[in-house]
Amino acid sequence: MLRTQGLTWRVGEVAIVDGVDIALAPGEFLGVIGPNGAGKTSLFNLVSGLRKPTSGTVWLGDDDVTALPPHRRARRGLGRTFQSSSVFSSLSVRENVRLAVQAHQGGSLALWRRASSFAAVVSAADQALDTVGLGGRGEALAGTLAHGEKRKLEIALLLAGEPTVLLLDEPMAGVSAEDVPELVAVIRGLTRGAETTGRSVLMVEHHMDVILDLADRIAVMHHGALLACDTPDAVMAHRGVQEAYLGEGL
Ligand SMILES: Nc1ncnc2c1ncn2[C@@H]1O[C@H](COP(=O)(O)OP(=O)(O)OP(=O)(O)O)[C@@H](O)[C@H]1O
Repeated sequence: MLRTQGLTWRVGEVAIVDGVDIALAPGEFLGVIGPNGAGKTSLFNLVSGLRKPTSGTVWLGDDDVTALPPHRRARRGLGRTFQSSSVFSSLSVRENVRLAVQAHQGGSLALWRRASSFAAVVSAADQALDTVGLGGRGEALAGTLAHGEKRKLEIALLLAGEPTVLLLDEPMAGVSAEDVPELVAVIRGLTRGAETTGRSVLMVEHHMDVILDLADRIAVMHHGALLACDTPDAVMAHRGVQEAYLGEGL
């Protein structure tokens, strides 16, 4: 579904991402962990197309997408969570998602002239809001949402693009401890019914308990390279992983 082969990004002499091979199967949830500065965000930037690798390849299905910019990868089903800055804080939650659906479905204003198209946009937006548990918050101004709700809105905006591979970069960042379980449940729901949706998730997250709870497999990065990529149990028992985290705690 998504595969990287020898993915490398150098800045000067330093390999920030160093020959990373990962493969994500349909419906799979792959967590990415690693100590601070290990190269996780840089790997995401290469996969989403925000940065061009020095060498190596990114495959989406059978297609080599290494040369494609982010929006063209998105059109092929690779979606990354929007940063909060792309949320219109003075618009309602529902309007934000409708705009994202409209952008995905064609963007042309002519779309709005046809009542059936309008209904389709509204319905897709409402479905995305329901999926992330914001169905009852559609009328709230996006700028007034709490952190946990903002993260949910970012996921709804991502879903508006109908991705098959979802890249989630630290979705728990800034979320208060009591809101974490609800957000975890929303994220778990993203691959539910993956046999029909085919959705897969690649997620960077610092909260180890969250990763252990959600991931089918965990990729561990260290100094830009892949140290291990295995089931949560195997990764926790991996001596190299324990050593990489010495002083930080797993
Ligand atoms: N544009 C850049 N130019 C030079 N060095 C960079 C650049 N971007 C990142 N780095 C360096 O690459 C290393 C990896 O950074 P990256 O943000 O990918 O790590 P990370 O694993 O996501 O870290 P964290 O867990 O702290 O978010 C760091 O040492 C960082 O300083």
